[in-house]
Amino acid sequence: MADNFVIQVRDAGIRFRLNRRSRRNFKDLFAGRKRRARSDEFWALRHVNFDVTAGEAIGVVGRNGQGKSTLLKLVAEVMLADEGDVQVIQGVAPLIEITGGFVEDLSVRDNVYLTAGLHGMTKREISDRFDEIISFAEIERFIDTPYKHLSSGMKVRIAFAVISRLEEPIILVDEVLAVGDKAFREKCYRRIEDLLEGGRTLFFVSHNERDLRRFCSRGLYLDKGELVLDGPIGDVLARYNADYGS
Ligand SMILES: Nc1ncnc2c1ncn2[C@@H]1O[C@H](COP(=O)(O)OP(=O)(O)OP(=O)(O)O)[C@@H](O)[C@H]1O
Repeated sequence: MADNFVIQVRDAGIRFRLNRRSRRNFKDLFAGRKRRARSDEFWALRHVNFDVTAGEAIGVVGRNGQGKSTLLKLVAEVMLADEGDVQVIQGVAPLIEITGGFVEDLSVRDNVYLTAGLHGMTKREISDRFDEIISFAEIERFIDTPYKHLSSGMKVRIAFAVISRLEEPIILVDEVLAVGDKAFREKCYRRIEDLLEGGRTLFFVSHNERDLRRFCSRGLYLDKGELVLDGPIGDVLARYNADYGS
């Protein structure tokens, strides 16, 4: 194991029920891990092991529904593992799912202050960056509009603008950028490159092979909830293509 790891995942598993997130009751707790799984439960991820060192850029690949977003949620610690252990040593800026944690009824302005504040920025620091965030997102006219009234592309713009201005050392980017138009996507990609040059750690979920090769040196290939290959991104894409064609 590397000494300077920033993320360490050991035998991690997460289990869902088909209709809702699995919740353990008291009986389950006392029964420990040996309890029998309910018939409507399944493991979205199981026996996942990997370490990440600072500054790595990791692409997560796999077919739909194989656990990629769930893996990012474990790293973001918005979900806790049902078995195994996930340690995240540094702060995480997650751009996962469309909202990036934004509150629908609050204005764009309030959401910027709320999200950046939750990630440890002071009001003063946020005010200093506010104009730059809004201008990056190109949504000057909508500062006082409730977030829920923005188009899906505009929601992604402002979420990316805020998340990418946080100081957190680990950045998670899920499929969300696919919603943005081509010009904005390219702007985001250039910012991701700047962040990587500055030594940040990146997790990038994408179905676009070119984007994965552009940013990532390492790949994690998930299939049926298992990490089937962890290696150089070229090897991981070759294996994925061999398994499922492209
Ligand atoms: N909160 C949840 N409750 C129940 N099941 C869930 C929940 N979140 C995800 N799942 C299920 O877990 C599995 C893995 O989902 P996940 O979103 O991680 O897949 P993915 O690899 O990111 O897929 P995609 O490429 O389609 O985005 C799927 O079967 C999904 O239906």
